[in-house]
Amino acid sequence: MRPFTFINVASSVDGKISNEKRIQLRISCEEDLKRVDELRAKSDAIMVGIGTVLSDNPKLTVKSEELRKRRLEEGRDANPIRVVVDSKCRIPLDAKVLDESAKTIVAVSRIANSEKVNTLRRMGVDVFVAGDDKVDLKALVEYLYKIGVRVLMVEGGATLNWAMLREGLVDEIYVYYGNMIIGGSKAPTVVDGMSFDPPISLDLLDVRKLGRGILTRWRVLR
Ligand SMILES: NC(=O)C1=CN([C@@H]2O[C@H](COP(=O)(O)OP(=O)(O)OC[C@H]3O[C@@H](n4cnc5c(N)ncnc54)[C@H](O)[C@@H]3O)[C@@H](O)[C@H]2O)C=CC1
Ligand SMILES: Nc1nc(O)c(N)c(N[C@@H]2O[C@H](COP(=O)(O)O)[C@@H](O)[C@H]2O)n1
Repeated sequence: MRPFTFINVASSVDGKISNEKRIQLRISCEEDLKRVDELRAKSDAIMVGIGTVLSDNPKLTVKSEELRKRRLEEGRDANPIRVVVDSKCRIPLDAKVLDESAKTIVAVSRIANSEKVNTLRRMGVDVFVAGDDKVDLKALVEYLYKIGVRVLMVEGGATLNWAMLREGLVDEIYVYYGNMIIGGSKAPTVVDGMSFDPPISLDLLDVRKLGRGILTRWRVLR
């Protein structure tokens, strides 16, 4: 068993999610950031790859105080669980995702440095080990389901999005197209990695103008 899983990503019109320097770019408009916050608040866990942690140093918390309060009233933690997919356990010990504002799970593979793993555990971080060199994503989502995660939001980046799709672990995808072109053949895209052959088919669930861009919602067909 695994959680209902969706990817949310902000893309330029040419499909890039950052530039070739892999710095955090503001692609979403205010309206879209509000929508993303609402999705976070509805989710039980938010997952990112270590590439995103190293580039963006995200906090992955619910920004609206009202939404955090509503979660508490529902008997949930104020913020969803944060999950970092990090085969070699490269996460900086001062990363914002390791702060006190939410529970964090760092998923590593068996090649991860055991001293670093123990340091994280001493800091109160739940370290989940699965996979020989790369994190075994199927085992990870099954573990998340076992600990009560029913709705999982994946917030990138390009490599994790690809790996989750390749493993057949994604139910829906939201792509927000911001009103910009980023360009650059080395810039990360919505999905990097190797091409899918045949391509993964999608069903369009919704499309609408949001701020100065377009929000699309897709169901992943198996
Ligand atoms: N515009 C947007 O919505 C977003 C943009 N970004 C951007 O994406 C870029 C980061 O993307 P990436 O470099 O692709 O990093 P990523 O965040 O996708 O992390 C990939 C890393 O995860 C690790 N990993 C462990 N097990 C894995 C497995 N089974 N499969 C795949 N990866 C596994 C590997 O070390 C791999 O290099 C940054 O430039 C960031 O700013 C990231 C999130 C959202
Ligand atoms: N929805 C969205 N729009 C953008 O323009 C973005 N750059 C991102 N990036 C994602 O949001 C994370 C930042 O989270 P915090 O604000 O620090 O909680 C970042 O790491 C990307 O996953 N998303």
